[in-house]
Amino acid sequence: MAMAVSFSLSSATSRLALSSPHLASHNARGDSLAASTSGSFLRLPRPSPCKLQCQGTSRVRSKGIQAAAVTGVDLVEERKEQVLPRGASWSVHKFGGTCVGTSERIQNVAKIIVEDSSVRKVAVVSAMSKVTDMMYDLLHKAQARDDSYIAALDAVFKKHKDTAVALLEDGEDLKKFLGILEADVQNLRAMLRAICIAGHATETFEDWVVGHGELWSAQMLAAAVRKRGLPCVWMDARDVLVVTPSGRQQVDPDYAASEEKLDKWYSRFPSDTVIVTGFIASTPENIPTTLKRDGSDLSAAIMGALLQASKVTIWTDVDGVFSADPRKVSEAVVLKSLSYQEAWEMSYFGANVLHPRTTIPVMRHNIPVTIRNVFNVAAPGTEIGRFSDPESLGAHSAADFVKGFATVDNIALVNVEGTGMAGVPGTASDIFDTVKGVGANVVMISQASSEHSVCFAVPEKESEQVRRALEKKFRRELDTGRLSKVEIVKNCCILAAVGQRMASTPGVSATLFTALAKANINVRAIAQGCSEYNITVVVDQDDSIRALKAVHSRFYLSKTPLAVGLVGPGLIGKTLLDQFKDQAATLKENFNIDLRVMGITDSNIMYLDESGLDLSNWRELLETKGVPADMAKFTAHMQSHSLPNTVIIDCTASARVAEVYYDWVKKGIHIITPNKKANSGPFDQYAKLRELQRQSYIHYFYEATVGAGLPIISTLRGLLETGDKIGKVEGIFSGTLSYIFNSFNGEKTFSQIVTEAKAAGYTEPDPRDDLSGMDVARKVIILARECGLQLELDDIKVDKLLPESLQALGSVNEFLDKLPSFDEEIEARRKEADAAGEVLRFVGIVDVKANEGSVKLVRLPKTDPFTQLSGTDNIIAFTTSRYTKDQRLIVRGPGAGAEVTAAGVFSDLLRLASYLGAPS
Ligand SMILES: NC(=O)C1=CN([C@@H]2O[C@H](COP(=O)(O)OP(=O)(O)OC[C@H]3O[C@@H](n4cnc5c(N)ncnc54)[C@H](O)[C@@H]3O)[C@@H](O)[C@H]2O)C=CC1
Ligand SMILES: N[C@@H](CC=O)C(=O)O
Ligand code: NA
Repeated sequence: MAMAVSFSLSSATSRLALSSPHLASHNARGDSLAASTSGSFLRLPRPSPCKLQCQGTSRVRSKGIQAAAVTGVDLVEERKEQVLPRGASWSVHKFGGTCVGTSERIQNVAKIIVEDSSVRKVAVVSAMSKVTDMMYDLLHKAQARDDSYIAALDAVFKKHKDTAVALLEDGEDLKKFLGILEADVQNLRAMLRAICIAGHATETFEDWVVGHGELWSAQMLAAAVRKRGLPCVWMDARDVLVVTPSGRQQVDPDYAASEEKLDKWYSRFPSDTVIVTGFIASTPENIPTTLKRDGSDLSAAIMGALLQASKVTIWTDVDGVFSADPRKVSEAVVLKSLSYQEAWEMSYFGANVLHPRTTIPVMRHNIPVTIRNVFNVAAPGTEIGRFSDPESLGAHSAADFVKGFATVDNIALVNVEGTGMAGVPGTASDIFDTVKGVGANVVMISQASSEHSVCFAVPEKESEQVRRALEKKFRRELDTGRLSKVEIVKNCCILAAVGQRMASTPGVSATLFTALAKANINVRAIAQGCSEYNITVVVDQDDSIRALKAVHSRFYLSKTPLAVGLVGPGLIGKTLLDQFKDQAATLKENFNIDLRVMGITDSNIMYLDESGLDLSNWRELLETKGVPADMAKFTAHMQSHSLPNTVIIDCTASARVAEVYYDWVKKGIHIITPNKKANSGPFDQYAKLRELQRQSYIHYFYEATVGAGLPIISTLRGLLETGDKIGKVEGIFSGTLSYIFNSFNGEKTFSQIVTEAKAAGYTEPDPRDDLSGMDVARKVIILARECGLQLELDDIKVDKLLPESLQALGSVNEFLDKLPSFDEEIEARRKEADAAGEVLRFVGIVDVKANEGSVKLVRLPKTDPFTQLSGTDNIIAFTTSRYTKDQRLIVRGPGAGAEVTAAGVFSDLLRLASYLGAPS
């Protein structure tokens, strides 16, 4: 049996213990001997411990420890020399540490391997989760001469022993494995003892120690696969994979050497199913090493390339590559496919994708790599491969070319500015040489073609060093004014959009920047290099998640998330909340709008929610969990969530609330309201608000302020925007007064009808606002200002209906109690009109030509169109250059009441959502 040198390090480590008398006695004699051998151990750069093992001459079958048997010696016994068949019959899997973290998980992995219908399969496996860290920990302890490495090693031993016992229950495989494990641990103990005495370990020793995790998990997995009836061998990748260190934390595979070794290995251990240790390899000098940070994924990719496999599947704990970090964007979707280059870009930005270096081996043979979830095998995962042009795959709109979005946080922008740079070759080189000098990593560069400034991004923690170095380097230029400044803008983050051919497809950047603008996010710098795969923008760190969500929802047409704050859950407010509740599902499914009510406040109490409150019990939440109302805190809360779009709906009649609008717009919060106070308040305040709002991407909608849900404002806007000239807007603008005078026919008293109107929810919170004509006056002024008139409320001539004595009373109830005293007087006026064949009507008029507005109580013939109304009907007539005196444009319908008003507010909200990107 002398020929069967399996090169398995694990088997070799057992051989180390058993076949090397030197080390065997070392192990047997423990400490004293370890001390005596430590010198020779540490003077052993080459041959390394591995070399020692590899030089072992034969498999040792003594003491029942048949190391090589686990590597497939049973098959070796009956093997025929075989030539490795390369090509599509092979499929390669890679299972990360979490996939094999427990015995149940190893079972699950074994099942996946057994159920793979490929003719031949390789499974590359990492150490059980946490084991690599445990191994480094005990190494560091030994290096620090901290004896607790012994207990740490015992814990590693116990973890694997317990797992193996649970996995294999009993039988030969278990016995063999435990024997190997014990021997390995003995060797490790000796090695660590030596390291502990020396207080030092070379990188080779470290790699040798750490690699045991993979050796053990591979052997356990191979045994578990065999237990399921599938013949299978395991491979110590150090026997096959040859890599050359190529810089810090990197290695380059030596394909020629590895291929040769693989052929040899296979000729000894031919099997259709091979479990391979991940992460570990050998140098060309046969010294154990690791694949550094590229890890087991790279092992799998190299195995795929060596075998020219049909596919490589990387099993992990997520469903695939997401369009954005799902912890930040809950609507992120799993991408079906990515090109290799797209995967590079995504992984640069921290997406859980293959490391770019990992794709290099598979790209040699165009082998697709699929990322799949070991805990959700039903999910198809993301396939990464050499995909053809996206257009040929059916991509046509700008959005189809964008695959994913990612952010890099805690970045600082460095701005070097001055006239002395333009046309001076070498400035950029000097700048970046200086940055290199302090070891800072430049993550983005942007220079406008005027050459007056160069702007680049570095990790924030490196920015001060960069500033100092640049100021030193350019001291003279700064002193003479050729450079004006070296400016550092901290607290930034990078947002990147990734997609093949994206950068050369018209409309992508427009869509990206529009989405950012609509979410009120300021873009500080932009870079779109020659690479077709990436557009990068720099935004404020505080906007990071909102920016990510805004662009993601725009491109993925997933729901347009809208954070809603409601001020004033009175009659209209609560009706609106109920309408939201009833429509929420439809909006989500049919219109892609995801409404989240994040807060409700009245004047006393407020309830704030982090993710959107349950609309079926908002009343209870407000009552039982509400906190004292505080508009500043409410506003801050509406800014603190991470949804891209925020709107506050003001359903009060409060002028104080209206005064906050300016601040909301400044903070990027959209506003919707049926409250007339802002638009009918002092003109300069109104003008200031409108100016600010028009300069921004913030929307302010108030259709329900006039005619409730009737399309009055929008009709007027339509006329104006299409160039029509407005002459007059006149009509019955008060639902309450319409209702009162429509019902005031002698059957009921005036006060009875007013009480009815109040109870029906037609009136203002204080019905005197209706009866005094003030409510109509406000509507007149709102329309007048829409028409461009700069009128104040005082400029409106208002006919008073109520006597001053009633108007001046204190509370609403007091007023309603005393209102019957007015019945007689008004009844007399009604009768007088009736006798003349006329009715009383309260009419509002905007006379654009005359630059005035008025509210009049008029007597109209019963045949006048303004008298043909019922219930709360409003009627508004527009006289324009297109709709002339005889053919006015008329809008008519109910102009007050909870349902129609709330619906008017709701439709403004849907208009907002469609402006923000929801389908219209
Ligand atoms: N009732 C109707 O048919 C129509 C009403 N409107 C307007 O709708 C608005 C609401 O009317 P209603 O619901 O009938 O009034 P309401 O009196 O039933 O409700 C007003 C709500 O605002 C709250 N509130 C008042 N001051 C506040 C403050 N400073 N901060 C926070 N919350 C405050 C109150 O606590 C109450 O919850 C009014 O501006 C009204 O002009 C507009 C068109 C039609
Ligand atoms: N009270 C108002 C309600 C709408 O603005 C009315 O009656 O019209
Ligand atoms: Na309206």
